[in-house]
Amino acid sequence: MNVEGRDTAWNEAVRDIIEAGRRMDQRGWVPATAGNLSRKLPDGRIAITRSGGHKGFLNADGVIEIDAEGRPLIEGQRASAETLLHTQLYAHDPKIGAVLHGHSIPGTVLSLDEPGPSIELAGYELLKVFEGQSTHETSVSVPLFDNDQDIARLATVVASSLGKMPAGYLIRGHGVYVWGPDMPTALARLEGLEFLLACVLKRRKL
Ligand SMILES: CSC[C@@H](O)[C@@H](O)C(=O)COP(=O)(O)O
Ligand SMILES: [Zn+2]
Repeated sequence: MNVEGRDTAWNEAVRDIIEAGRRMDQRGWVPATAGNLSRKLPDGRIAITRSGGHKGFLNADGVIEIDAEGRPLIEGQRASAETLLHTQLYAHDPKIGAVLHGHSIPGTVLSLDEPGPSIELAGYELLKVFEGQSTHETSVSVPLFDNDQDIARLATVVASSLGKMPAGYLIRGHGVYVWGPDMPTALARLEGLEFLLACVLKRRKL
């Protein structure tokens, strides 16, 4: 799905976002209009989903360009309400090339029921999908931040953990944020994290 007048790199980023949105929808991670997706281009441009649409039925018009501070390049366009949570990751680490946010049932339920500041994932083979992990004989901590409708304020809370979150993070009663150097890696990490959260939830119910 090429946008007329846009270059190949832009069209590839849009295609990545549309396909990832479909995948997340197939897995039940973007109900209603939940979730947002972004991709950084090699030249630094950032493509992100518009606010409000269904992320499983995106088309090229559902993806817009923002600057590094999260401002849409075209005035009047409305980028994701959670744009600042994406741009802070790109600003923190230039190696990050894609950011995904979804609202799964395990992520929502676990994060609401867990009173502590994190969810610990230990002993799972699938931990190896996360950056820097090479064995199941380890524990990875997924920070849990309280939800806040003021995204700028939430971003300042998340900021203190940047660089210390190999598996991404959870927002209480809300969902997960996961990222990677490219869209396939970000998707694999999201899939891994969702699988592990589902395992934790299942074990707590036993
Ligand atoms: C359907 S409510 C979900 C929103 O409040 C928000 O959390 C979300 O994930 C999607 O917001 P959006 O502005 O479309 O990127
Ligand atoms: Zn959300």
